[in-house]
Amino acid sequence: MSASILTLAIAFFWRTFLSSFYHSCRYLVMPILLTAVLLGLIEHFQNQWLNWQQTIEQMPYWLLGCATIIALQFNRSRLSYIGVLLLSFYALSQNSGFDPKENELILISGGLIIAVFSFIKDRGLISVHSLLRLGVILGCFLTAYLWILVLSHFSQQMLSLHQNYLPFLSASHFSRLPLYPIGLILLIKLSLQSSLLQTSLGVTFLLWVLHFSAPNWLPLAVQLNVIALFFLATVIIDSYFLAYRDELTGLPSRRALFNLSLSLGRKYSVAMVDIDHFKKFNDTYGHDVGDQVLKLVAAKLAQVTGGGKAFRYGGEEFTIVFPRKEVKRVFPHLDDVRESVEEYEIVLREEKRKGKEDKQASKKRTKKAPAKQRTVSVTVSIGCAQHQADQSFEQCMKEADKALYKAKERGRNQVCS
Ligand SMILES: Nc1nc2c(ncn2[C@@H]2O[C@H](COP(=O)(O)OP(=O)(O)OP(=O)(O)O)[C@@H](O)[C@H]2O)c(=O)[nH]1
Repeated sequence: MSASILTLAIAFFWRTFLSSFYHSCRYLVMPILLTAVLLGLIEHFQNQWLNWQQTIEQMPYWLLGCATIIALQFNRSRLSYIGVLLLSFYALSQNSGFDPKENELILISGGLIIAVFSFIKDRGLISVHSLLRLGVILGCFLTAYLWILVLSHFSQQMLSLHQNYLPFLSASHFSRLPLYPIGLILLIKLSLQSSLLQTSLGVTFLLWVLHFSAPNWLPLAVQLNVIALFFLATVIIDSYFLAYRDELTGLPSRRALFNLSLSLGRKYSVAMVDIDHFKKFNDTYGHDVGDQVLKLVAAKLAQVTGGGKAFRYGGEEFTIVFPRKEVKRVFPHLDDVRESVEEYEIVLREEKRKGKEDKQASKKRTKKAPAKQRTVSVTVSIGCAQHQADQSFEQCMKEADKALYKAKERGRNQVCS
């Protein structure tokens, strides 16, 4: 009893905390750490690269220009807008200096634009939404302008507010006050919804503020080059995931499977996995619950041991490839994964939807639980085959498919070869 409570507690901890921690590590902490290391290295080797100063000063035009165009091609219009704004700022600051008051206006409006852009969606450039985005940019400038105006009109009141409540802020930087809540909101947004795109907006915000707060730290050109590289990496990695990952389950897609098949040697085994009676499941609980179940089954399959790699083949079918393994060696691993799916009690997030299936059959699937927290479970049938000499990958998959039908005919919830 206590062991099963402990197992449940560990599973809950793993699912809720560790998996979101892993997600944030991948999309938030790691990219930020890599950027910090890159900046640290650049600063450390400053003496070496100073010889190429002229080239470095020209690079933002090329790098940011390329990042802006490529981001647009891949429908990452927010990065394009920010790229254009940064390029304009760079061109202006290279050719003419800004006075301190203009600096404050640019700093605050820039920070505001980056923050607002992290809350809106990417849309095509030539659409009605572009007008909205231009309106957002103008609105941010106007808000920053009004803030500076209010500060200068009520300078006495602001001074006493500053002295009484915010003495840690230097008097000349008091106008930067709005950047604190903006930064905090961005940070919360980033940790709740981490994605590479959000992280690149966060890094841009940070470097933007750093440029104004510590102007002697690193030249603007270097910071813009780092931002441009971040934008490029975001667009390339995001497109890779779009092409090779299944959106619903997060598993590698069929395209990734056939890509892997090109690098497999002569010895490997392939397993085809199919959720049993999934059509009935969909009819009973609805397509949305079906999607939830697909995700959870995919998560279980991704944990397959024995060096197997899981893919979503399509619909409710999955493929697991075991490079360099004979079928008799993969059998126990497949049976373990089948068992883990069978034992997994899936908590439904929504109210059960009555469908075509009769009450008897739904009773069979739904275990006793409080009305609002029903748990269901599904089973999977698995067919596996070992690659034979002179056989193509597709032929090997067909053999695994035949084994899968054998498993279905024999009563489902089993592994056959
Ligand atoms: N919710 C959801 N359902 C899907 C998805 N892709 C395919 N399906 C459903 O999966 C079901 C597949 O049903 P069938 O191929 O008839 O087989 P089955 O009901 O699983 O029965 P057996 O394979 O014989 O055990 C269909 O009802 C599809 O609509 C998806 O992405 N989400």
